[in-house]
Amino acid sequence: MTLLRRLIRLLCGTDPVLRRMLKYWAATCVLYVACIGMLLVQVELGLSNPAAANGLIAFGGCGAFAFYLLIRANARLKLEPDQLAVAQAVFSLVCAFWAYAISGPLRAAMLIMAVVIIVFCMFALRPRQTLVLSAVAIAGMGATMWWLQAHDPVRFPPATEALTFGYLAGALLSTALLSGEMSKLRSRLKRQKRELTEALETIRLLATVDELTSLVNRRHMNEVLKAEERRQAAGADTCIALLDIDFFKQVNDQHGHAVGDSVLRCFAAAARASLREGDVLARWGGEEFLLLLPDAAPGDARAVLERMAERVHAMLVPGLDGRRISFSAGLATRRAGEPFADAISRADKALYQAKESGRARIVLA
Ligand SMILES: Nc1nc2c(ncn2[C@@H]2O[C@H](COP(=O)(O)OP(=O)(O)OP(=O)(O)O)[C@@H](O)[C@H]2O)c(=O)[nH]1
Repeated sequence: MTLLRRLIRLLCGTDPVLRRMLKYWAATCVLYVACIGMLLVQVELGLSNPAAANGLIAFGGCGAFAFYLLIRANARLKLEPDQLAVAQAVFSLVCAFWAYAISGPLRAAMLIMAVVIIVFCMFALRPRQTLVLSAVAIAGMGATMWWLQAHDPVRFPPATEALTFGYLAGALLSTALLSGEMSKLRSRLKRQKRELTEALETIRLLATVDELTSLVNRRHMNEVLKAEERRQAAGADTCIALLDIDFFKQVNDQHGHAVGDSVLRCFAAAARASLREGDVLARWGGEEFLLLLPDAAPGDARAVLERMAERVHAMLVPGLDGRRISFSAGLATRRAGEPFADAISRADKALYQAKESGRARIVLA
């Protein structure tokens, strides 16, 4: 890991939610830095009082640092992201009121900051919160203007302040309404994204998993086999087995289709419990299953099938009145470079022999 990456990890952590919150915080800081730069120019040009400007710069800097700490500590504090955003917005508004009071003839430009703060809120707040915050901005700026014209009517003529306030209130209200609309749009997009993710997950499940047995379905198994054909290392054995439940038609006829379905489910669970991690069992069709045993010698594969047969024989299926289930299997070792389709075809012939010679047995192709 490079030094820069380590530093970013140290400062921003690894949690994506935390990183997103810090990204907004950093965007606010860029704005603070730009404002501080312009405030220093104002002081340089004699348009603002240096002591008051320094006070505001220190207040803004400490506040920004405090918010960084607050966001980093939020894993323990568990504040909602919108609570933090409201606190940050209120703090920024106080800075804007202060900047207005000390910016002399440039003060009207500071009102833009109040509007920008409300625009920022559309990314983090609900419409109602944005409206309340706009009301706070109007009230706060109104109080600042009233205080200034009451204490220094020469520099802050009451009529000018009143008109400026009118313009600001109009701008803030319309921005708040637009931000509210944007917040609604954002919520709708978020909901649609969540629904889309869920729908994609359902489609992925439907495309890969057999609904009845929860095993891999035939379509997905074909993909697994293609991937296995590409992966297989030279010299490593791979076995493939076709399994077919014996007398399944009788089960359906004598106990009903629902019990037949239960047999398929129980068989799948029992068979899967006998497998290693890398083995794949798929429902190939009706009551037929295909088992892929990568890197397994025929002797090992036979042992797996025998263990599976014992488990299947031991299982008690509800509604089957104690009747035991067995299966027949055709087992084939895939030859080097042989397409799986050919190995499956040999396994199928071996399965036919297993059925012909009395069922409940494993025949090697
Ligand atoms: N309950 C249930 N039955 C199914 C399903 N899919 C296929 N079947 C039934 O499985 C039965 C398969 O019958 P056969 O192919 O004659 O096989 P079998 O009775 O097991 O005979 P052998 O394989 O020769 O031992 C048919 O009756 C199908 O209707 C399913 O999803 N649920």
